[in-house]
Amino acid sequence: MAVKSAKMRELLRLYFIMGSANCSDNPEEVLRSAIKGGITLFQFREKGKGCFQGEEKLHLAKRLQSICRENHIPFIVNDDIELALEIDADGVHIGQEDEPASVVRKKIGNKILGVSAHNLGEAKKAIDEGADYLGIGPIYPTSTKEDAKAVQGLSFIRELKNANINIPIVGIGGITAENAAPIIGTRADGVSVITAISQADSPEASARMLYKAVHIEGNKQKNAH
Ligand SMILES: Cc1ncc(COP(=O)(O)OP(=O)(O)O)c(N)n1
Ligand SMILES: Cc1nc(C(=O)O)sc1CCOP(=O)(O)O
Ligand SMILES: [Mg+2]
Repeated sequence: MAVKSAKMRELLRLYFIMGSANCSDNPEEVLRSAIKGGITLFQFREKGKGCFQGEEKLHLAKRLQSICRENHIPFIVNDDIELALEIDADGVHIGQEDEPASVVRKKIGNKILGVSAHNLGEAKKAIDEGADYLGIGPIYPTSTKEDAKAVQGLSFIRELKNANINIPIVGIGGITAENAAPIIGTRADGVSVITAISQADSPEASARMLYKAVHIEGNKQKNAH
C-alpha cells in the first residue's frame, strides 16, 4: 500500500470527479469553486461525448492539476496511466475493464491506486494487487456513466464490511447531499460525486452541503463505536 490507510480514509471523504464533458461552466472555475466548498480529493475523468483528446486533454489536465496543487488537493487520473505518469499525478483510478491492478501498481510505484470493485472476488484481488482504496457503485441510479452496472444500493458495502474487508472505500453513483448519509452509515469512508457538484448552480455550496452531510454522519459513527 502506497499511502497510509488513515490518510486515505480522510482523502476519500468528499471525492470530486470531473472532466470537461461534465461541466456547463468552465472546468477550472468549477474546480476552484468545489475546492472552496471543501472537497478532499479530485479525479480527472475526461470521458463522454465531446471530451478532449491528445494535447487538449493534456493541457486541461495540467491546468486542473495546478489548481489542485495550489490548494493541496491530491490529483488522481482516471484510466490514463501514461497521462498520470507524464504529469506526475498523485494517483490513478482504474476499473475492471482497464489494465490489471498488478500491472498498474508496478507502473506507478507509490502513487495512490484506486480500483472499482463490484463483488467480493474483485475486491480481494484488487487488495492483493496493491489497491489503496476501492470505488463501490453505482449506489444510486446515475445517468453519468453509460456502461454503469446495476444499482446496488448499500448491499455490497455491507457485504464487504461483514467480510471484514477493511481497505478504505468510497461510494459512487447518483450521490447528493440528501442521500449521502446512509452510505457513511454503512461505514464507507466517503462519497464520490460528479453531477451533484459539477452541474450545481454553485459547486461551492453543493460541495459544502455534501461535506457537512458526510461529516455529521461520520461523527455519529465514531460516537457509536
Ligand atoms: C472513485 C471511483 N469509483 C469508481 C469509478 C469507476 O471506474 P470504472 O469502472 O473504471 O469506470 P470509468 O470511470 O472509467 O468510466 C471511478 N472512476 N472512480
Ligand atoms: C464514474 C462512475 N462510476 C460509477 C460506478 O458505479 O462505478 S457510477 C459513475 C458516475 C458517477 O456520477 P454521478 O455522481 O453524476 O452519478
Ligand atoms: Mg475506468
